[in-house]
Amino acid sequence: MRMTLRWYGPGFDSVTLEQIKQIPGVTGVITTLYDVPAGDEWTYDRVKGLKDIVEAAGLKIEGIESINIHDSIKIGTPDRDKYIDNYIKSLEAVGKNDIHMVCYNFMPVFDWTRTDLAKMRPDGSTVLAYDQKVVDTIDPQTFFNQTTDNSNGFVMPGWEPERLAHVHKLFDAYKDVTSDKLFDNLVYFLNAIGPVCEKYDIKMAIHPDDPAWPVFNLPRIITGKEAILKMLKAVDKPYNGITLCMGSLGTNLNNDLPDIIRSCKGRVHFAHIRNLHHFAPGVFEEAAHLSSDGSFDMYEAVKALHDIGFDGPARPDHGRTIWGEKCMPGYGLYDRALGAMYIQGLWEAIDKAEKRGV
Ligand SMILES: O=C(O)[C@@H](O)[C@@H](O)[C@H](O)[C@H](O)CO
Ligand SMILES: [Fe+2]
Repeated sequence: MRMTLRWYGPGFDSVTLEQIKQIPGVTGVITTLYDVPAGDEWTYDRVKGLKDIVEAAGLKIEGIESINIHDSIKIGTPDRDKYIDNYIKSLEAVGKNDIHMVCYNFMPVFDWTRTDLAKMRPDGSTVLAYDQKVVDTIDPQTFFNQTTDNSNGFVMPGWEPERLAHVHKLFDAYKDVTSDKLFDNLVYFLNAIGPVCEKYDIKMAIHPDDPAWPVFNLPRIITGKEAILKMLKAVDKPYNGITLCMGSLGTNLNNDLPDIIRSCKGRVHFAHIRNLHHFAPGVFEEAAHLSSDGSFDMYEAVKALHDIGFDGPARPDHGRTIWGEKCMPGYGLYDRALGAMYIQGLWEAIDKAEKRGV
């Protein structure tokens, strides 16, 4: 496991590379060209420019999160091949820069969905939270406006205003897209990018749907063990893997995280490590990474990653907003730094116990 932090790039993040560099054990970042709209081609020079900035701070780009997928590819419209060609060129730009992991998601319209971006906890920290009852009573456009209005002035990942300005039109474009069709479109995409992934040894790490069930009646296909194994089998090549996102899969308490990790041995290319506190099915808030602060047994999940020999990049996923920090919801420095230390502590203990045969 290589410990990283997500960094949104110059001008988009309240956290600096110099701060990230001071977190013990964090050797790299996961980043992106945040200003390139989904569907546009990434160039070698733009990626190189970003890489130079990261390396000048003494860090390494351990992977890209995300190169977002244009809706035409997900919907399967006739112009999808043009966007797939652009995606291939983007992968080429990444591969030629010696970057070998790309995280992406295949969720229609919205990326992750939360109903509160700053829910106050008893200790005064604020966290992202979800309540299915709220989603059930709100229309998607209002929902979108609320989410973007409450993000402290930051553009939230996957919530780009240009694309989401016309949520109704997007919903309309997806009206005939069943989950089977969405799945077929994913397989089509994965097969098409296979040669470039193999040429540059790029590992594709699909991010699970968050939450792990359909929202606003949009299909969701990466929701649990069965769905993930079906996807891995449909394109049964090492480049086709997953981002093991504990917080996303863990939205559904029927998902057994250690079991999913073990059954994806060899295909976990990236790990998002975080904890949720569940109140009832479909009602949860994000918690500190420590097991006792939420509902997950973080030791068991990290142990499963260790047991499968996971050697890819990992990052603490969303953190709480604490100590008065002004930051993008979920992406402050302080709580993610605490998370990085805790996860590395678990890893060190598991690793040493195993070596000593304990
Ligand atoms: O919840 C988050 O902040 C991330 O885990 C996702 O936005 C993730 O980056 C995307 O789904 C991957 O494309
Ligand atoms: Fe995640």
